[in-house]
Amino acid sequence: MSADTDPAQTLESLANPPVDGRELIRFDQVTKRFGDNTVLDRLDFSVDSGKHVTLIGPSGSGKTTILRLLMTLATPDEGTIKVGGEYLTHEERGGRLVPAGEKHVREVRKNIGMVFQQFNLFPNMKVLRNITEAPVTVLGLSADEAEQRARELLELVGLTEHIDKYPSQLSGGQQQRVAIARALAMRPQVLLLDEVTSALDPELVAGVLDVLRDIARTTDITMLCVTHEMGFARDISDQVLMFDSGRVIESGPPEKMFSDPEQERTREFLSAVL
Ligand SMILES: Nc1ncnc2c1ncn2[C@@H]1O[C@H](COP(=O)(O)OP(=O)(O)OP(=O)(O)O)[C@@H](O)[C@H]1O
Repeated sequence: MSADTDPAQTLESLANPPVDGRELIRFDQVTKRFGDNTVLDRLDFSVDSGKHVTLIGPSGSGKTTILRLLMTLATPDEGTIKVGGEYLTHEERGGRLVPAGEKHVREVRKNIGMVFQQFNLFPNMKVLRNITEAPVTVLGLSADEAEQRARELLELVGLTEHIDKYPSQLSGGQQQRVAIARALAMRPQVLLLDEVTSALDPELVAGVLDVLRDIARTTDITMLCVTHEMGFARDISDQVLMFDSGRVIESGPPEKMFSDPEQERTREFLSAVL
């Protein structure tokens, strides 16, 4: 937890407005700085359960930082983040909010899966073990249960015949599909996707996006997605959030955001990327 966070903040002083039962993610006045660079500036936004939300905005506007905060790979300097109604960055003790301990963070984070640009598979483990490792060690599944879950997911991502290979024996697109299966094996409530096709050769992009479209269509998982693939964003998103200068400057359904945005800044950004 950042030294800037006042552990004496009371629940009242950070109280959110009443939380809707459907709300899965909530950022409340979140500020994140790197040195003098204020990347997120008192950011407020929320994502309802089951929704697919895409974050867009210029390079450096803080989209990846938001996903990293949710994965607790970074911590906010100010403000609070809630996942599933639980504070991610704080815990309530004796009616006060204090910086969250490791155990609390681990529990809340079980609800969150992330797929990275660079796959991040374990190179020394075969595909099956890449997928079963966390369900066994973190969730306590038996090896048999974890393998059954992995086999179902490998079928979903079209890789059943590669179960006994090492990541280095697969194409980038196949590795990324293993990474998607690995994230889903934890049965997270929310799946974070950080430019998951950016490192792929162009001919491998469609296969990965098709798998994600399927997941978006057939599961009730909540998705928070950073992508430069605007066609994909248009297909899967319920809501698009446009970031600039550390804030959400505009949001709306993709049909409105991509064809008739309100803000000049959004229009400029989209005309450069569409
Ligand atoms: N660990 C870090 N140390 C210092 N600065 C960082 C760090 N991580 C991110 N930043 C800075 O924070 C800003 C936001 O970065 P971030 O990666 O979140 O932006 P982004 O919107 O995802 O950009 P892009 O679309 O280019 O991926 C950038 O100015 C970046 O240089």
